[in-house]
Amino acid sequence: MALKSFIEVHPSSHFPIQNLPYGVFKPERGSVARPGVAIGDYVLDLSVIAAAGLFNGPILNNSNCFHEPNLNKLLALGRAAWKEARATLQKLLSSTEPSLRDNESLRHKSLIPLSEVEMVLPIAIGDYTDFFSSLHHAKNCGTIFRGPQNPIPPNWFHLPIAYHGRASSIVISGTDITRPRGQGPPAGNSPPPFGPSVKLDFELEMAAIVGPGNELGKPVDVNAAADHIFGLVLMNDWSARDIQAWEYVPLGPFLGKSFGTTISPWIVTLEALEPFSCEAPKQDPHPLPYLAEKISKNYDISLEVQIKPAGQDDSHVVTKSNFNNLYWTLTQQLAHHTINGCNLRPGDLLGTGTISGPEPESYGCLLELTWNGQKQLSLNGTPRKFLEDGDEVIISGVSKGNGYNIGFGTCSGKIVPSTP
Ligand SMILES: O=C(O)/C=C/C(=O)CC(=O)CC(=O)O
Ligand SMILES: [Ca+2]
Ligand SMILES: [Mg+2]
Repeated sequence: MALKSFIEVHPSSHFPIQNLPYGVFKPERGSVARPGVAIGDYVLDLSVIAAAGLFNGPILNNSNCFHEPNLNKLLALGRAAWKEARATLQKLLSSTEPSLRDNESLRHKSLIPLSEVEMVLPIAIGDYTDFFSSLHHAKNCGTIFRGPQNPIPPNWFHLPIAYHGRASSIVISGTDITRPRGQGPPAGNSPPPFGPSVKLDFELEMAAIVGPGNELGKPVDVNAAADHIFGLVLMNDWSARDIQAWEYVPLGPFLGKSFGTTISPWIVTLEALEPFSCEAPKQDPHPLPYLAEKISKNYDISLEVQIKPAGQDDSHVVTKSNFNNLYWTLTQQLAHHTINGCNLRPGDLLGTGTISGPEPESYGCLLELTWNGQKQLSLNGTPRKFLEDGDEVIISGVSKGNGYNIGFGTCSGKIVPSTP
C-alpha cells in the first residue's frame, strides 16, 4: 500500500509524504530562520523535531544541522545522512506512527501552516554556475545571436558549456526584480544606447544544489557525481538580451544576467525524484571517457511558465517544457565542473541552462518564443515581446506519479521599474 501521512494531503498537492522537500523558513516576521520540510499545507519545523530528540539515527542524533539558519551543514554530511533524515521523517509523518501523531503539544509546536510562514533562501550559496545544456536552446540562441550558418558551436557536443554566474544576486521566489540599466548594441556608427533594458527576459531553468563537494585538485568521478547532488530547485535566470548581446563577446554573460536570479524555496531531493528518473538522450559523438557514465539519467519533470501581465488578475501560460529535454546530465555537468581540479562546496548552485524543448510551444525564454521580438505573444489579448514593468513571471514544476505528485511549488518574481 502507498505510504500515507496522518496529515491530510490533497491528491493535487505538490508535497505528499513521498516528497518532503527541504526549505528554510521564519515562522513569523523577525523570528530566527530554521530548516523545515513541506507536507501538504504545512511545514514541519526540523529544529523542533531535532530538539525533541526524534532524529535518533546514528548520523544525525548528535548533529546540530537542524539548528542552523541554512541547510549547508546537512548538505556537507552527504548522502548517508540525507537518507537517514528522509527515513526518519517519512516514519514520523506516517499514518501508523504515533510519536508525533498522538503528541498534541509537539504537533502544535512543529507543524505550521505554510500560509503563515516566510520562506528564505534555503542555502548560503558560495558559487553559482550556469550551464547551457538544452540543444534546442543552444541552436535557437545561436541562430538568433550568431546567424543560421553554424548555430551550435563545435565544442557544444563535446562538453557541457557553462559560465560563472553571480551568487550575490540570487534571491528567493517572491522577490521583486529591478529592471537593469546598461549599454545596448549601437546602431551603425552611433555610440551604444544606455538606459533601462528594453529586452528583459526570463529563462526557464532548474538548478542542482551541491552536497559535500570535492577538495581542490581532486575531480569527482562522473559515476560518483550523483552523491554530490542533494536536490533540485526551479530557477529563473533573468536576462537582459540587449545588454547581453552587446557585452558577451568574447568573455560571455556578465551584467546582462547578474542583476537577479530567482530560485524556488523548496529543494526536492534526488531520492524523491528517483521514481521519475528516465534515460537521458543518446549522445553523438560519444563523450570523452571522463564524461561517459555507466547510467545516464534524466528526470521526467513537467515545467510551465506563466506571465501575469501588469495590472491584470490572471496569469497566462507562455510555455510548457520538461527537464528531460536536457542533453547533458546533471552528473556530467558536475564531473566536468571539477575535471580541472576546481572544488565545489556545499550549497554551490549549478543551473542546468534554459530548458527548451523541440517545439515552439516548449521554448524556455521570450528570446526564443518571440524570436528576439520579431513576433509577439498574446497573453489573452495583451501583446508581449519582452517583459514590461509590473509583469510577474511564475515557473512551476511537477512530476506526476500514480496517485501523488512530486512538486516544486512555484518560482516567481515581478519586474519593477529601473531606479534612475
Ligand atoms: O547563446 C548565447 O550566446 C547565450 C545563451 C544564453 O543566454 C543562455 C544562458 O544563460 C545559458 C542557458 O541558460 O542555457
Ligand atoms: Ca541561463
Ligand atoms: Mg541570473
